[in-house]
Amino acid sequence: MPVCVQQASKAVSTCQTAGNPPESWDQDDRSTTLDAESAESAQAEEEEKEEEQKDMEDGELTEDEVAKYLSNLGRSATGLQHVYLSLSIPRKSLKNVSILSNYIHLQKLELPNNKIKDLSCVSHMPYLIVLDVSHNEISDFFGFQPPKNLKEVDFSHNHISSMKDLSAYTCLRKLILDYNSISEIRGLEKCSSLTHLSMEHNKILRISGLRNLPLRQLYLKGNLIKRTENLQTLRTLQILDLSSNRIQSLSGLQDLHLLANINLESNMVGEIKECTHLQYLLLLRDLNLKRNPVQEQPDYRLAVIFILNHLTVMDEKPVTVEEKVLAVNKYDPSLEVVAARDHMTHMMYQHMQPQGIFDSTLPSLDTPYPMLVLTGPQACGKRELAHKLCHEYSDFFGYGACHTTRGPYFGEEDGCDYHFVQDEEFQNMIRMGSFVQTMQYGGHWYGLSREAIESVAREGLACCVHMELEGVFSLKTSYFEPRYILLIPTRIEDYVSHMKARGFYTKAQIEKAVSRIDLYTKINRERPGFFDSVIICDDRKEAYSALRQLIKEYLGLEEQEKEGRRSTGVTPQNATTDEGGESMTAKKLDANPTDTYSQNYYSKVQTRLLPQKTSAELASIHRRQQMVRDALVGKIPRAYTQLFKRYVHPVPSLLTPQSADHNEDSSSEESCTSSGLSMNGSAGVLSVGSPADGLDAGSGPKVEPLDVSLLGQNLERLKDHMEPGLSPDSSCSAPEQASPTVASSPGRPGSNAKPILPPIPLGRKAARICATADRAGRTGG
Ligand SMILES: Nc1ncnc2c1ncn2[C@@H]1O[C@H](COP(=O)(O)OP(=O)(O)OP(=O)(O)O)[C@@H](O)[C@H]1O
Repeated sequence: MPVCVQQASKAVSTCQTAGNPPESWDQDDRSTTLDAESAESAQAEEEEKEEEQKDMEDGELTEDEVAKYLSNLGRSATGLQHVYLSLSIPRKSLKNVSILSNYIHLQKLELPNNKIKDLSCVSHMPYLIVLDVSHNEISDFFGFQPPKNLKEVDFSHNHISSMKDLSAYTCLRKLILDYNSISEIRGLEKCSSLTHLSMEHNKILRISGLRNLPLRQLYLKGNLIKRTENLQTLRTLQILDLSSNRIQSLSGLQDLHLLANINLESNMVGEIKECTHLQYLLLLRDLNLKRNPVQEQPDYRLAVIFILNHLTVMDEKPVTVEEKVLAVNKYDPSLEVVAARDHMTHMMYQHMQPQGIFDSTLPSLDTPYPMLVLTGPQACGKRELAHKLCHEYSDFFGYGACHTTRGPYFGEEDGCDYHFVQDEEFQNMIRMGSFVQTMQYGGHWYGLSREAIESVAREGLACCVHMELEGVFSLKTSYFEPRYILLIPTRIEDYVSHMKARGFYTKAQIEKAVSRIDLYTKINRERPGFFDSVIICDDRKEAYSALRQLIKEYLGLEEQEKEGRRSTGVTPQNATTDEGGESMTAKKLDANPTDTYSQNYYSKVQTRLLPQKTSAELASIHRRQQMVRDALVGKIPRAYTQLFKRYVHPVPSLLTPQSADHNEDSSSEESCTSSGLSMNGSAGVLSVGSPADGLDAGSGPKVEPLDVSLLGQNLERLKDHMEPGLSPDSSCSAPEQASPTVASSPGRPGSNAKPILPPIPLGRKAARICATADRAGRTGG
């Protein structure tokens, strides 16, 4: 307030002195008035000068004052005297600090928030290390002789408009020049120790003059910078703040491999793809792109997190694990995720439709509908081989034609190779729940419809289809359990020239197909059993004969041929359609019931959904296993020994007449034994079958030891599969009832079981198979 009053009175007096005289004054009076006036103004000037002088004296640092603020008593650099090393005088409106020339031993000088313009006193401080003259009125950049050890300088909030050569300041580590009017960075070339440079809120138009500096932190916030240029030599840079500039592109940052923190808030970055310039900065953890146009891009955050997957903080918000997983699932989902999504989509749309039963492909409890899938990269010959196979083994296989939105190639027929449909129709079919699986390949949709499989199944044939790897993954999530045969080219040149020769493919398509060979081989290498068989398809003829051989093994036709040739001398071609051969095939198929697929779709899903066992449950399993072990060494009453007997009751026929034909085989026993393991809840006794069945320890050759290691597992599985109120024993004692079964041998890919297709359903072969069944019935079924 006093200052204001003083200023106001000063203004009034000035105004009065400088104002024009009133017009009414006459000429005579004028001379005397002027004399008086000049005397007054001289007096006023004198007063002003005195006031200024007083002000100067106020802003002048005196020895007494210095004495008050000195601190940090220590030894002088020469080590001979005790001296004060630090002086800190903030907010004193100091203007003249020339007295400090006498304080030559100062190592730290802090004079922030004063009115200092001249710093020449620093020239007399050769040992100065830290200088803070922020918030002053300095316009002369480093206007003093260089103290050779000067390490930290703060010139922020001054009036500096240009930089000068600082080559004498080789020790300078930290330089703060925020809030000045500097338009160009220069003079720092020789500052070989400079690790921290801050020039925020200046008028810098472009980044320059930083070449090869060992900077770790660079702050250039609030300038007029448009490009992230001339930074590539700052190899040690860790923190870069370029917020509040005009940057559009992030190109130029890609070589700064130590960057951990980039602040680009309030710039003009508009494209997500700009982040790809940062994707190889593996140490980058914190990126701020707030208030950039890029924020408006859909899924901006997820996309950036996907590109820069090492980020832990983005736009000042921590990046969560969930976000990282979401980002990967969105932009580069694994084959499993794609398959799961595909399956989910089709299941959902299917369930939204009125439910109809596809009777021919309906999965039974232990035998799925038989399917054969040929897979491999595009144009490896799988389609050709599938057609050939279905033609030669037309009594066993029918070709399942997929739907596609691509147009037919020359010579392709609608309904034969594919069902060619428009995109709209394909999408409609998806929404109608028509597909089992779909995939996009080369910009077109492909899909295997339920109806395509069912129409083959209605013919009494197994369905043979071809598809890419994604289709296989998807099909594996469905209740179908096909055999998968991988056809893989190994001579890449031949493969490429074959594709070129077909004349359908662009260079990019060929490259894509070739690149996918690795994907197939990788899956085959890393997931043993994922494919049931692998056939090299460099030579189509050889590939087909390998496939043919495999199929004959699958169908059991090999032995049939041998037998047939031995007894009747029929040719292999005839053998497949020969009635005797057919019955042989049926026999072969049923003679290995341990190969049936017990883990049907529902139990698979159930198993996946089962929670982890609690410690109580594990203890229970352990107890029961112990009981069994005790029984083995005879410690337990006789009732337990029944566990180790094979159950001989015939298994209910859920399959074809062929399987009924073999119910008396040991296979049925096995199936029932494993499925019949049960816990008698009331008695707390484990039992198999009923005593009424005449089972007794040691009675007859049918008593075989049970695989004890499987016991706990089977008990648990059975428990899970049992409906409440359903007696476990009833599964065996009432064969006509379709009870849940848990077969002992899964016979799935990767198991040691010889691969065999499930029984071909009734159809074209019905008459012959019925005849076989009749014969079996007559002989004792
Ligand atoms: N339903 C499906 N699911 C997944 N992939 C499929 C499906 N139907 C076809 N495919 C595969 O899509 C790829 C492209 O099919 P397309 O018929 O256009 O190729 P192509 O050049 O004729 O090669 P190919 O001789 O292997 O069929 C092929 O590898 C094909 O096997």
